[in-house]
Amino acid sequence: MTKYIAPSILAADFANLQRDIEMVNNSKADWFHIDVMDGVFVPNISFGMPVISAIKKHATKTMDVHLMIVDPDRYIEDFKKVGADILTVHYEACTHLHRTIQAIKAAGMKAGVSLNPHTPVAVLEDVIKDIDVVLIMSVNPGFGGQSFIENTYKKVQQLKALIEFSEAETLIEVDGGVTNQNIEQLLEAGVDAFVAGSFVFKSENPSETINELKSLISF
Ligand SMILES: O=C(CO)[C@@H](O)[C@H](O)COP(=O)(O)O
Ligand SMILES: [Fe+2]
Repeated sequence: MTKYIAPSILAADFANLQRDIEMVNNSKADWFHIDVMDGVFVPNISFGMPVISAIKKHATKTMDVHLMIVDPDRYIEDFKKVGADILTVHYEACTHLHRTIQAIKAAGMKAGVSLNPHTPVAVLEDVIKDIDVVLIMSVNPGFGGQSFIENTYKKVQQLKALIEFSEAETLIEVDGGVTNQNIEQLLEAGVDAFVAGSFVFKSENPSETINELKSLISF
C-alpha cells in the first residue's frame, strides 16, 4: 500500500513561505500538512483562509488540512474553496460527528477525523467506514516541536484492528514528534501517512530530510 510523507507547514519559515512550498514540491513529500488553530480548541492561533489560499497558489501536492477549531461545520465550504483536499476535524470538537463527515464529503473532500492522545480509538467504531483518514495525535495538539507520546504505537495497532474488522478502507495518519527514529516502528504498527514538522524544517537540509523519511517507509 502507498505510504505518505506530509511535511507540516506550521514549522516552515512564514517569511519565506513560497521558498519552503517549492522545496516541498521538489522533494519526495506527498502531502502538505496544514494546521489551523483557533486559540479555543487549542491554546494557540496559527493561520486561516488567506494563508491557505496563498499556499494553494504554489503547492503542487495534496492539501491535507488539520482543523484544531471548535464547531468546524461552520467553515467546511470555505476550506473547500481555499483548496483543501483532505479536511480533518477533531472528534473532540464535533457534537454530530457523523453529520460533519458527510458534509465534508458532500463538499468534495476526503473526510479526516483526529483523536487527541487521551481519546480511545473505540469512539470511532460506528463511523469508521465513513472516514477516509484517521489522524492519531502523537502529541497534544496546539504546538510543533513536542516529544512523541509512546502510547501511540498501541493506539495505531488498535485502530488498524478496528479498520480490518470493519472492512473499512481508512488510512491511518500520525501527527506530532515524528522523526527518523520512530517512523519505522510507526510503519510497522500500521501507519500510512506521517506528518513531520520540526524534524523537517529545523534540519540542515529539509529536502534531504523529507527524502530520508520517505526512503525509510518505501520498499
Ligand atoms: O497538529 C500539529 C500540532 O498540533 C502538528 O501537525 C505539528 O505541526 C507537528 O509538528 P512536529 O511535532 O512534527 O514538530
Ligand atoms: Fe497537524
